[in-house]
Amino acid sequence: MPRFAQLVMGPAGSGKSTYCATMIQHAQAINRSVQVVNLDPAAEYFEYPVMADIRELIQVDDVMEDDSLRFGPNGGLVFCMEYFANNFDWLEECLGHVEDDYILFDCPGQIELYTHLPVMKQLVEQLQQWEFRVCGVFLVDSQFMVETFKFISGVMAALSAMMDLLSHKAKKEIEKYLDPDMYSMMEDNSLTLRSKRFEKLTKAICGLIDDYSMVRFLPFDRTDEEGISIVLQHIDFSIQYGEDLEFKEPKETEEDPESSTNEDYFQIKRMGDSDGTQTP
Ligand SMILES: Nc1nc2c(ncn2[C@@H]2O[C@H](COP(=O)(O)OP(=O)(O)OP(=O)(O)O)[C@@H](O)[C@H]2O)c(=O)[nH]1
Ligand SMILES: [Mg+2]
Repeated sequence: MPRFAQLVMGPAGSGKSTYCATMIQHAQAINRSVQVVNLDPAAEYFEYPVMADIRELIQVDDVMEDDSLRFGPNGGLVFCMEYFANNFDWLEECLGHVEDDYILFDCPGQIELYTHLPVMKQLVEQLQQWEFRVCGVFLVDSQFMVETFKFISGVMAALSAMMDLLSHKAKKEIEKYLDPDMYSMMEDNSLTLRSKRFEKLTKAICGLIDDYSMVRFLPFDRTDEEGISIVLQHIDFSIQYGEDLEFKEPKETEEDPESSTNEDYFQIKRMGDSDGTQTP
């Protein structure tokens, strides 16, 4: 049976830990089992219970205090993540192997980890070897979703946005960016492009994004339960979570068949549950 993972990424302060905490609450509310692993060795505080915490393996503060290494915060983080990549057996031990695991990995924000170092790629490959289907969830602050140029910089690496601080007008504005037509956006902004070279570069980036449908955005408002559910559905779909679920035969209730609810008829049974018990 496959296992499922979301790698929750995004710039520092974009809301990764808040997203994980929100998803955990949502999962509890819908009776689904979801766990979180903290992979940020510099994390100080988060509001969710963890099934594993990289700080038990290595901490940025300890690395920075080491007189022989003499790293600052960023060098320290790189050192920690490389140490982690050499010690994946620690993670394997923490994760154990529960069938149908669904785990959120709260990742560090430093972009260098994704652009310059192999560690995150190695992590994905390792998870795949452990039978995980992995989805990357990249968070971008919603403020990046209300202006074309900021959007273009955010679009390089983004999937979700926080929305609750936006005005009604700004929320409307976001809709334009959820399914963007990059070429017409460029036209809206052509007057503000003073430099020809900048215009050419921006057009080339827009063309790349548009022609290859490279990024898909979903709004994420932690105060909107329905919106959270939609985000989870998209992610589940991308990693085919639930494809092994099958419907049970309608359950006949002796007392009063008329009063049965849909839930009685559509109890979800996981493949391989030979005893037929209902699983969350
Ligand atoms: N209003 C609002 N605030 C948010 C939201 N998401 C995060 N925040 C706030 O933004 C700040 C940073 O959020 P975190 O969840 O710690 O962000 P992070 O990406 O985990 O940050 P680092 O781990 O430091 O990179 C916190 O003060 C959160 O309360 C959101 O959807 N709405
Ligand atoms: Mg965090």
